[in-house]
This record gives sequence, C-alpha cells and structure tokens, in this order.
Amino acid sequence: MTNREKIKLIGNSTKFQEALRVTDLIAKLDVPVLVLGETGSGKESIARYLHEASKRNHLISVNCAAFFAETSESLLFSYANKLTPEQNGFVFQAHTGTLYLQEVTHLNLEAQAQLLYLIDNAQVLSTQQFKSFKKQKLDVRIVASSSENLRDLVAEGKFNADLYYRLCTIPVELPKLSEREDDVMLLADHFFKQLVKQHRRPAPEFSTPAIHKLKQYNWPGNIQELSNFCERMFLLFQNKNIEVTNLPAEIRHYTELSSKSIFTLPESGVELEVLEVDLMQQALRNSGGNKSQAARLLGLTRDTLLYRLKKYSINL
Ligand SMILES: Nc1ncnc2c1ncn2[C@@H]1O[C@H](COP(=O)(O)OP(=O)(O)OP(=O)(O)O)[C@@H](O)[C@H]1O
Repeated sequence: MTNREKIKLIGNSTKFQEALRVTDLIAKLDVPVLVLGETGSGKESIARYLHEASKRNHLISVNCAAFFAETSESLLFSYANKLTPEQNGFVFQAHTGTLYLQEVTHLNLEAQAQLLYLIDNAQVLSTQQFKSFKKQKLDVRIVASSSENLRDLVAEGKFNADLYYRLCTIPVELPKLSEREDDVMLLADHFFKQLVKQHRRPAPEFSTPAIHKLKQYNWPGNIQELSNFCERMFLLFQNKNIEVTNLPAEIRHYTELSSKSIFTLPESGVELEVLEVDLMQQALRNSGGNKSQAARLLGLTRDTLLYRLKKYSINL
C-alpha cells in the first residue's frame, strides 16, 4: 500500500496524547516499533503516521493472519524486497520502506525468527548508506501491531522472546475508546465532517441525551465501531436530530454500571452498614464538619444525611 494522503489523528484525552507523544519521539528514529491496542483502536493509523514522519517512500501493510505457515518466511522477505528497490544491484535510496505487520502474533515461530533476522539486517543497513551486496539489500522499517498481551504469549512459549524485546524497546500503547470519553464526540464530529465532504449533504445532530449515551457506551470495536456507527447515522438521519430512541439497541440499552463498577466488591465481601458509616465519616472529615457540603459529597440532601447520622449514632 502506498499512501500519500496526510493522516489526521484526532484526540485530546491524556492517554491518547501520551501515545502520540511517544509516537512523535520515535517517528524519526529508525527503530522497529510495536503498536499495542484493542481491535479498531487506531494501530494502523499510528503506523501510517510514523511512516509519514519518516523519510521512507513506501508503506506496505500486511495482515499476518493471512500468512500461511509454509509461505510466511518467503512472503516476509518478498515484502521487504519490494520496499527496497534496486538499480544495477545498488540500493538507490538509503531509506525506502515501512513494513506494517498487523497482528504480528499470528506469525508462526519460524516466521517470527525470520522477522527478527530481518529487523537486525535492516538496522545494519540504516547505519550504512550505500549497499551494493544483494544479501544486504533489505532496507525496511518494521512497525508491528498486536491486540494481544505479548508478555503472556512469550511466557506461554507462543511468541519469540528475543523478537518481543527487540520490538518493544519503546511500545506505543493505544487506549481503548472507552478510556477516551471526551474524544468520542470529537471523533464523531471528525467522521461527520468527512462524510459531509464525501456525500455533499448536511450532517445530522445528536441530542444532549443521545450524546450522553454515546459517551457512556463502552465501544468494544473502538474507533472503527464509532466510524461505522457515524456512517450509519449520517446515511439514515441526514440533517435531522438524533434522539436516544434512534440509537442502535446496544448503545441505547448499555448501562455503565453493568460493566464499569464504581467500587469493586472484595472477594471477602463487605458490611454495607460499616461502609456507609465510613463514607459518611470521610465526607464529614473532608468537608471540615460542614454537613451541607458532606451531604453534597455523598449525593444526599442535608436532611437525609442528618437522618442517617442519627440512625447510626454518629456524633455531630
Ligand atoms: N486518532 C484518530 N483520529 C481519527 N481517526 C482515527 C484515529 N484512529 C483511528 N482512526 C480511524 O479509525 C478506524 C480504525 O483505525 P485503525 O484501522 O488504525 O485501527 P486498528 O487498531 O489498526 O484496527 P485493527 O485492530 O482492525 O487492525 C480507521 O478508519 C481510522 O482512520
């Protein structure tokens, strides 16, 4: 894949900005990169961003799940070769290509070992500008991605430990969209703007309760799911208001409490009354004894707090 269109990465949330900061730091270095994140969280977009920031000419994106055991080694090298064009046996550009390996854990162990070899050779090349020998002609920067926990796979013997350490010198860890609540509407707005451009029609608008639902939803498919959702809403509700009733059932019926607990119940359980007393005492302490303020901290009215303090004989 050769891609010349500039990529725009949207997001202000702290975790995403941190991932972007790391990406910017390593973009111009010629080190291999490992991008970690759930499905649809933007791993390939980061690979494209890294590629654009480099001096390399071509980007090839390969899904490792499509590699078959017997062909994976040769395929890996044929992709690397494609990125390193030669003229009369000479590599004519010192920095030529980026090879993006999507879901690198899907490579079998032999191909993983070959990838390690390829990375080491690419490193040698990047420090020596003109290479005339065929066996040294690979000049490729590897960007690999994974949505799995590589450390666990290494422990289980399913992923080459040397390759793991080689790849994850500086990993880029992308947050889930559910950890980027404030970015949901920024991204939705971005997708609507793209759709307006593409279809030359006005975008719909979300009502405030609908926005609340979108922010609450856990987006298991991350940004890809949000992008698909925006396209669906755009096509169905052009120039209209989108209310909660118009949202797909999985978003409409999602309740935050079902998946994200405010408080994790210890295995040994709790005594609810002891917990309640403790929380009331903390609220009173934090508000310097001010009962109205303490009640606000607990989401209660002052009268309800006074009633409960009396019930538990807590000295006022
Ligand atoms: N920060 C971002 N700003 C705007 N669009 C984004 C951003 N991140 C990802 N996208 C868009 O979201 C979609 C999914 O992103 P991408 O393909 O990069 O995710 P991925 O993690 O590589 O997915 P997969 O796990 O399926 O390989 C794409 O359409 C991409 O353009």
